[in-house]
Amino acid sequence: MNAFNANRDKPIGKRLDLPDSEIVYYPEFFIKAKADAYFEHFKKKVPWQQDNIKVFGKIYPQPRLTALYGTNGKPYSYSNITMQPHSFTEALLEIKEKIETVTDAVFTTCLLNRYRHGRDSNGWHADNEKALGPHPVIASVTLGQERYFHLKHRSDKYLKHKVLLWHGSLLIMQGTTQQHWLHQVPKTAKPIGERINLTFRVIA
Ligand SMILES: O=C(O)CCC(=O)C(=O)O
Ligand SMILES: [Fe+2]
Repeated sequence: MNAFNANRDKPIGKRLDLPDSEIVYYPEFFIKAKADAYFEHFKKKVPWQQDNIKVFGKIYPQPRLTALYGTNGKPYSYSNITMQPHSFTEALLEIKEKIETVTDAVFTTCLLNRYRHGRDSNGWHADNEKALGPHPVIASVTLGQERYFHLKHRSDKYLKHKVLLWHGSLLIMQGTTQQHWLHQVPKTAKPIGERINLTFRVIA
């Protein structure tokens, strides 16, 4: 081995072996020191909000905090919520550019989620809004507390999978994943810390 190993900075990705999907997990996309610094930065600097969502006609506060950032000013709508973007920041741009070294997508938008404790969660859904196009590319960064990410196939109930998303990890979902699979971040009764998640998306 020499000090000029060309691959030394190339993150290692593992393709999940699930049918009808294209999902790659990079457990150590960011080194710990970098991930620690990003966590503190976003926790402090983001204007976190808590929107109301409508579930079966009833209104509830969303069980997590969120914020939207964009490079093109386009709003993002999901679950009866329309969010207007803040303008992209230096830190988000740095992360977006690093993710773009491992995918062909050029991201326009980042939806941030902050799970304050184990009672915060994200229920079963697919990121299949029309604005994301027919084959959405979603790149999801985890900072802080590791949490389980569950996947279940829409039509084959025996097909399910879970991944423990590590501090500093990246999960990319693309191809037909959103067409055939749902995902969630479930609640946990364990006393756990905070997690910040960044989901980069392409809104044309
Ligand atoms: O927090 C996560 O890992 C998932 C977030 C998510 O699925 C979303 O924002 O659409
Ligand atoms: Fe999602």
